[in-house]
Amino acid sequence: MEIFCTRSGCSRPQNYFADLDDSATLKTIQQKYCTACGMPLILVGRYLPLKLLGKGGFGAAFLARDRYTPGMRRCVVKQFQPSGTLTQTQLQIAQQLFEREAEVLEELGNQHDQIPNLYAFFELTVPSLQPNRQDKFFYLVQEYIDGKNLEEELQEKGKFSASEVVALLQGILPVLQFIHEHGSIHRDIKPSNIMRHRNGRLYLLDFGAVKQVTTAVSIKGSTGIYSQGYAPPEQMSGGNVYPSTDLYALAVTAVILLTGKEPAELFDAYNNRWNWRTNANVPSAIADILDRMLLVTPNQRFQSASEVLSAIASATTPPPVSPPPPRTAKAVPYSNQPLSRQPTFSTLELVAGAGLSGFEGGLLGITIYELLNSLPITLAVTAFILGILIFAQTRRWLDIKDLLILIGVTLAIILFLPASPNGQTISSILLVALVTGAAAIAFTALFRLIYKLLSLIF
Ligand SMILES: Nc1ncnc2c1ncn2[C@@H]1O[C@H](COP(=O)(O)OP(=O)(O)OP(=O)(O)O)[C@@H](O)[C@H]1O
Repeated sequence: MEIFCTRSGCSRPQNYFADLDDSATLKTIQQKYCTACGMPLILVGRYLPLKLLGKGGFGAAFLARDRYTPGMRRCVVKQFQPSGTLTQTQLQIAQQLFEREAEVLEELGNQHDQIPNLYAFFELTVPSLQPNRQDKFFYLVQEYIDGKNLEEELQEKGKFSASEVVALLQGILPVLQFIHEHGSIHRDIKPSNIMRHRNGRLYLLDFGAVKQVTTAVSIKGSTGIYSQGYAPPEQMSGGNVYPSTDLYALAVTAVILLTGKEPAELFDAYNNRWNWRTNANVPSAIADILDRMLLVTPNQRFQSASEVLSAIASATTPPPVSPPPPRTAKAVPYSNQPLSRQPTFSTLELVAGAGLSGFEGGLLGITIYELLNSLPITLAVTAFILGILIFAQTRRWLDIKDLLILIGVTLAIILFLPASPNGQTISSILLVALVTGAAAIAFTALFRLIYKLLSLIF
């Protein structure tokens, strides 16, 4: 098994121990020492640093394993390694900040699932590389986030889209809101301090620069307490910091991810403002929100993370679709035709109705004429009965079946009548009835045609 030496000046930090490949030995062994510098490698007898993750402002971060957990849990060991150029006072303050990170992680990490948990915080005193001296090291062990930070994502996949950045803001702003509500300001928001776990969850890292809103300590410059380009003017000048200080840095992070450029390339120092819009394709409502977060004067920015979240929600919610008008007869124009209660008839029904009515009219006419022997009375009575028949059909009181019954009844009457005084035979009666029926069909068809032509014209 390979163990990484955490002494910053070690000439050969990688150490290989074959006996540690055996899990029983790994669990029981007391300690192992760096073959190059003699540094104890198993930190507090428990944590085994495996590789260097990176070096930051105050120290280095190592991927490690916790041998006191059944699955040899992975964790991150951060070691306090301030630069050698710090004055004694700066060194003291830097150390306080490292301790502060541990406190914040302990307080906030265990309460929020987007902040790594704190597992341990301890110091080690070991023999120095220089004779007769001791070196003091501070360690902080925290939850390992298995993923990539956004700086790495930017390098690998290039610029972020507007929707990816909106998702990032929506993922990180609630964490900022939480931190601010707990009286702290992160003060070091930047792409490398935001990690995306393999499962997609975003984490906020590196609470070394966190400052309580009420304290007036101001540290700047060589301690690397802020990241150049991401920190707003009030932080750069060592003044008080506010929730909007973090919002500014988050907006810088957003425009860096959107444009793939460095902060110095996007900040227009002559006009003292950010000039990034031409380098990214972002809906203006979202760009306006970022620009407001990027204002130089803190009180002109959004004052809280939740304010930004609400602004994003309004900018990304599509306008409400107006509800359909109430379904009144007036508002539902299914047809241009005026609403009618009249039943509609198919052409077949019309033709059959007309033909049978005409046929019935002919039979009636003959029957009445045979009975009364008066043409005017026959015409009047027949027209009257026919009118009733036609009206009854338009109302659907009578249908084709009823007409056939009527015709049968009329024919029966004719057959039972005494011999025709006018000498009509049954065949001539039927012939007349057929002619009147055909005439009725022709008349109806003509009427329909005229009606259609008139509707087309008007
Ligand atoms: N909890 C963690 N899980 C996984 N990786 C981490 C974790 N904390 C830090 N890292 C990674 O370790 C590396 C070093 O982190 P560190 O915080 O020490 O420095 P930095 O963020 O790169 O620099 P600075 O301290 O200047 O902000 C970074 O690549 C970071 O992504």
